[in-house]
Amino acid sequence: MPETTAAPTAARTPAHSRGVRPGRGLPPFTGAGEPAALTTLQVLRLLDSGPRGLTEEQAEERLLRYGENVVPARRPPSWPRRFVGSLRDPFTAVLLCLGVVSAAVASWGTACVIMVLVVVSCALRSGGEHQAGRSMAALRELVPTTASVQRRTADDAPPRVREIPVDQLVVGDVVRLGAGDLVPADVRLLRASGLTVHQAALTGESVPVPKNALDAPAGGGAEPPEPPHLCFQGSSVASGSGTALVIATGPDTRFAAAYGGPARRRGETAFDRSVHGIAWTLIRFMLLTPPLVLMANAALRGRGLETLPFAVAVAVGLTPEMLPVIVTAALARGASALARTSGVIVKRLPALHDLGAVDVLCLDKTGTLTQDRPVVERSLDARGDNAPDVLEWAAVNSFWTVELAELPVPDTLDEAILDAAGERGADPFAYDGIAALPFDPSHRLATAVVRRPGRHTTHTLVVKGAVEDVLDRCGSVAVDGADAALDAAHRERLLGLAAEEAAGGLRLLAVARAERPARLGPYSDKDLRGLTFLGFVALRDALAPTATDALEDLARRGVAVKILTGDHPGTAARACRDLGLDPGEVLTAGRLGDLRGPQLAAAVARATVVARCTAQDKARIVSALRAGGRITGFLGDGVNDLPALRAADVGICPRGAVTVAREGADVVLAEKDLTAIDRAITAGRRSSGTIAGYLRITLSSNLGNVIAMLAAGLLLPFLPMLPAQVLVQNLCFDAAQLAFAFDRPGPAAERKPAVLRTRTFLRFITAFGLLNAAADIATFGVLAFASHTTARAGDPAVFHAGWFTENLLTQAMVMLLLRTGRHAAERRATGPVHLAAAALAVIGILLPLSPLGPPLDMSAPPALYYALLAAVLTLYGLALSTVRTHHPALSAAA
Ligand SMILES: Nc1ncnc2c1ncn2[C@@H]1O[C@H](COP(=O)(O)OP(=O)(O)OP(=O)(O)O)[C@@H](O)[C@H]1O
Repeated sequence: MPETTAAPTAARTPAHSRGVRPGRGLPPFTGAGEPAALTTLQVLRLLDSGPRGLTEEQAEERLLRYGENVVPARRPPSWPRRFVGSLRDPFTAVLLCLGVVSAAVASWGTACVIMVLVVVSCALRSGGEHQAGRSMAALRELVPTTASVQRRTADDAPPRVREIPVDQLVVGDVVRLGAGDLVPADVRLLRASGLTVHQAALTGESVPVPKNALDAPAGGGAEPPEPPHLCFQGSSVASGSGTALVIATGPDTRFAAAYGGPARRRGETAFDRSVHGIAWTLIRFMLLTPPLVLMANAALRGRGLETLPFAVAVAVGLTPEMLPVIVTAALARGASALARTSGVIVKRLPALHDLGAVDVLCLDKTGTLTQDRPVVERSLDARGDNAPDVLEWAAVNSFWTVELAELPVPDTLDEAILDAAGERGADPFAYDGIAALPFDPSHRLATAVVRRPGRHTTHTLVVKGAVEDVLDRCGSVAVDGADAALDAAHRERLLGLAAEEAAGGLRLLAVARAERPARLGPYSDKDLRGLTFLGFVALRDALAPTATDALEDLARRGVAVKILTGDHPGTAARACRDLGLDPGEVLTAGRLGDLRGPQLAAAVARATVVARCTAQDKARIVSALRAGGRITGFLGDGVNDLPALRAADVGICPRGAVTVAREGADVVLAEKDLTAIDRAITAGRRSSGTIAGYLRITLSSNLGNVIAMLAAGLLLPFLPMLPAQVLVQNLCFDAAQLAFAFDRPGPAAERKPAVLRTRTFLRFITAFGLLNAAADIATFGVLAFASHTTARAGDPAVFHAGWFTENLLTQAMVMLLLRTGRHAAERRATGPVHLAAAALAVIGILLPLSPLGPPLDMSAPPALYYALLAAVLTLYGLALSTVRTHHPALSAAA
């Protein structure tokens, strides 16, 4: 990759024709527009800036005039808009349709009650979302994003580089970009050194694109879609560094134009598959119900369209209207509690559900499982003997690759090498730095070009990097002060020596060198051929203190762990063993070749460690695991982890991760505490358990009621429940079920990944729905018998009242008995659910007897009915408990 510097050249006529936006003063550069064709000097002049950047005063004045560098992230909608927006929920939409159908057939009572249901659920939902949105925004602010800006305190003061929040950047600012940074605005490069950027968010391109400074971009003709001298907000620096001029901020960036908000597109996640999958299956049932009820009543009872309100009420009876409210409330409560108690920030609400569902977690090694504070242990020559000069050459490389970078931030390996060489008195200043090819994770090499004292006609290329990659570029090897040809046998011996060192847990860098005639032009990867291998630098990186505990916790929770690392397979395997994991057969990404999808997932499923992964390999493996049906989390902290963080169901990073990883992750862990993963997964499982508990209870009792209503509708000469009764009963259920938003499921929900699989789930609700219907039908018998003994035999009002009471009592029982866990001890209800169930039971008994009874066409059943009902309910309770405890396949839906 060439090192490029744009020097101002003669000005050309500005081709900028979109004009200066009135009132803003500065041109609304969108990067993709004509200003791309201006020379660097013209752009600097146009933006009233200079290569040394703005003064603080200028920047402040621009910030006040033009506003913050924030993409207009779809301003928080007003209350009415939010309310109308919640009508888009599919259940609410179906309810609305049913309400319209009822109104069309002049069934005003049904239509009114449906409207009450819609309004109540929309109000609760929009209120809940508003609350959740606010707490999410507050949580996201705890993970700020900054940019390195070069500013001056006064006109004549020297420029200083400092970190400022990204939203404080203004057009005309000069920023520094380094590996792992987000491009904070649309920028034009002034200088670049080995710069490559990921711009997948904008172009979908998965590999990093090289960028360089061009002083006079090709004018005329069509501008290339991706001008190499422009970087756009939303992209991230994969390698190298650069200095750039901000040409567009906030709403004027290309990113804002493309998306109008910082929304990130990702494929279907575990949350979409489970909760949405179940919701859509139900909606299909709901839509099928009215025609089926109408047809059955017409065929068996000769009833016509007059049964439509009843058919509609039956469909409404199936709806879990409170689902969106419970989902939002359960996740938002879980996320806030997690931030409060463990410092873990969940940036996307459904990610908490996905965390609970994760059954395989991929981790990178360096910086996640290790401390990323390497210390040089020794340096060796090609024979494996101590060789201080190898460390000195490595230090020359580290010093000049850092020194010649636009943003001189040494990585931890470079820091360790410089510290160790410094202690031994090495002086990299003895050489003159000519050029540098900074570390590039896809080539796994860093190169410094230096001139040795007194040798003006020769340039020395000093290369350090991963052993295999350096050896691939070597033609000879230094042995006892002389160069010998590097044949295959020699290469194998060197790889063996490296493997021995790595097996001791050391990180290894190979060092090589080449002499070339001095030249003026830039250097690139093509120049790295025929190098002379010098030796290795071996470094020790201690394990993170909490890593062993964290891995144990994950195993206990039924989460498989895979380590995907760019490091040597031996080093990774040793780290794995030291952490108490059996590495099994260690794979290298190279051996996986071009495998994709299920074949790749199958290959990876057997391995615990995949070494020598590039960023793309990590993402490929994560995607393959997901395609193979695993719910996959990825935990990483480096620039080479970004694609995998985005590819996973849930991307997690520690607080100290590079900026792009923090931006790309869904969950940010507290500083250096990996055991927080366990707490985060537990919180996710609790929230999912709450949602599953709600769905399980609501749907099995709703289904039971619907089956019973259909049966009774066909058996009885009158409607078993009037539409208004069905809907009042629904309102009571909904109100009671709100208690689930405050529920905490039992420990069983925390033991294994919480996945709602549609098939298992439907099996569960069918089984318990049938049980519920059986209790209902037994109640019909009991009612018929009890009323037979009185003068009011065959009175529909008595039947309605008796059934209403039974329905609410069985619902209350289900709330207590079907929460979570197969064992009685785990089913103890917490406060809110307990109270709600009790309230439901009281209403069920008293409402038909109260003054509200007659208007709802209910009148008190005889005392005998209550005694018989108690027997039916006891049997029902026993049956519920027995099936729940002894049928493991049913409890798998938990
Ligand atoms: N600054 C550097 N200069 C030269 N080579 C480096 C440098 N940093 C890393 N390498 C080499 O490149 C390899 C891959 O590095 P990369 O950053 O992709 O992964 P890693 O840090 O080893 O592991 P992980 O993926 O677990 O974070 C390293 O193992 C090392 O051999």
